[in-house]
Amino acid sequence: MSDSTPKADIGVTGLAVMGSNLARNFASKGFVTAVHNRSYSKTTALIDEHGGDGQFVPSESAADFVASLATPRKIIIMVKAGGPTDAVIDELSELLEPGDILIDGGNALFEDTIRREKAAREKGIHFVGCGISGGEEGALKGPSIMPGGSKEAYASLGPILEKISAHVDGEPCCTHIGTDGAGHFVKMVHNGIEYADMQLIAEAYDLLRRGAGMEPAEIAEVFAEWNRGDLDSFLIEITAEVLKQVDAETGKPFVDVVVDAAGMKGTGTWTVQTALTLGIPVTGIAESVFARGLSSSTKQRAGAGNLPGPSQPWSVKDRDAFVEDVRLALYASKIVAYAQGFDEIVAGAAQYDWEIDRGAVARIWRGGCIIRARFLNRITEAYADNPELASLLFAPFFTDVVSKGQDSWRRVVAGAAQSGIPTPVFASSLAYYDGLRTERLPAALIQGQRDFFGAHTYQRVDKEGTFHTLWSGDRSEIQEDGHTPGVNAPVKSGS
Ligand SMILES: NC(=O)C1=CN([C@@H]2O[C@H](COP(=O)(O)OP(=O)(O)OC[C@H]3O[C@@H](n4cnc5c(N)ncnc54)[C@H](OP(=O)(O)O)[C@@H]3O)[C@@H](O)[C@H]2O)C=CC1
Ligand SMILES: O=C(CO)[C@H](O)[C@H](O)COP(=O)(O)O
Repeated sequence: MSDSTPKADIGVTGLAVMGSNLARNFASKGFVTAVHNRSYSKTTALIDEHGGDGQFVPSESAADFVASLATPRKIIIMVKAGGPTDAVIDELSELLEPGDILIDGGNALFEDTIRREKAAREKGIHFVGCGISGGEEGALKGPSIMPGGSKEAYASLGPILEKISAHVDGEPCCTHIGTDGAGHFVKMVHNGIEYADMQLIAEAYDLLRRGAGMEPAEIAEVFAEWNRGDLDSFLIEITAEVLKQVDAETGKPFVDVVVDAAGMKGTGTWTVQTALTLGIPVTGIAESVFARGLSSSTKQRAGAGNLPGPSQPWSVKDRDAFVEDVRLALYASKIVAYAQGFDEIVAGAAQYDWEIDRGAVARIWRGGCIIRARFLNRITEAYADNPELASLLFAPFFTDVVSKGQDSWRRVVAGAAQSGIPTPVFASSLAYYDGLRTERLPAALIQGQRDFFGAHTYQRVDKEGTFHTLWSGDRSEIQEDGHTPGVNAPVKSGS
């Protein structure tokens, strides 16, 4: 770095797909951008190929990288989550000064972020766990950004992040989510919803293909058409593109030459594990994680031929009506996935003492991220109308969509079950909806069973208190004095 090189406004370390594109995004918006990577070859490649995008300050060593930044320094870490992130934090922490801001833009587990923020705070360093969504292209052209950390850190960092984020209706897709791990928590739930949405789209494709006998190219047209209506979203749009693709080598549809085993890096699993701990039923997200697991269960799937299916194949008589049924079932199930995801955010905020504005979260997911969709505007409106909304499904707009679509939803799920086409997220979402609208659930019987075998006690519908029946005695009822946890009480570790 020569003496005339200005100090950098922001630094990025970790220059794989996400980091290099984010760095280019910063530089192209006029920020002097310091860049660094463990292997220097990625840094030189970035400067060689894209040095013209703006003003970059490359460094080979972490010490030079830190020295190249204006104070208070702002550094975004874009490396593999887990151990690599800790290694980079440890190295940089030795070089930083109180007041500097260290931002982790990777897909970190929010509990790691809480731990890292606390450790950094003890050294006077601001640590911002920051969810970033949008993949490679979003990082370059404008992602959706979910920063946690202190308000103080956001005051100086926020304007820079807002400038490089996606914008919808002139508003940045970036807002301060809450303290310590809040940003990564919300990004985790975003990814859980992403899993459910992708699985729902895959189920819709399977129904159209195997139920209605349509070819991938025809289904691509259907998705392209759906993308012009209520289902307008990034994932529907790219699905049409993937289904249109023809394999150059074989001339077959691309989707037919790809192994049917879906991978995952862990954020969907974290969403479900966390939801289980918080006692929140994220059934659609959970089924989507399990569906990826089943697709990759090679040993079990090798026995596919041994398991007989239904005697009658599905015959769809009116293809257009069926396509419309699947569209409405997809829309309703998708709303359930979002409703469950937002319930998890509310529970997480209560558990970790974060003030998370659900309407603002929906607003910053409208652009840049993988789950961006037209209907997110409606979610923002729903929370603006009623900030205490107990479930998104109770917002009049969504109640209306789901109730208008429910006959289609039921036909699709029933038809799929009868014909042996697995639709775990369509079916579980419908079951969740029916569970929510059922005034009296069979859980009373479960309470009776629990009390029978374990004296776990129960409450009565007609009077206050906690009761136990003397099942192995004279079966009379006694009133207990002790406290009984609520059915949805968070599971405490070790209990
Ligand atoms: N890819 C995507 O679409 C998205 C990714 N993310 C998250 O962003 C982060 C970056 O993702 P991506 O760009 O795909 O890159 P990768 O997750 O593939 O990580 C590669 C980068 O990590 C660096 N790295 C690995 N181990 C270490 C270590 N021990 N010390 C220092 N650096 C290390 C590599 O350096 P080197 O070149 O020296 O090997 C390289 O720069 C990840 O946390 C990911 O989960 C978030 C949203 C979307
Ligand atoms: O964070 C992302 C988008 O927002 C990544 O694309 C996501 O990590 C992909 O997850 P997986 O590999 O588990 O499907």
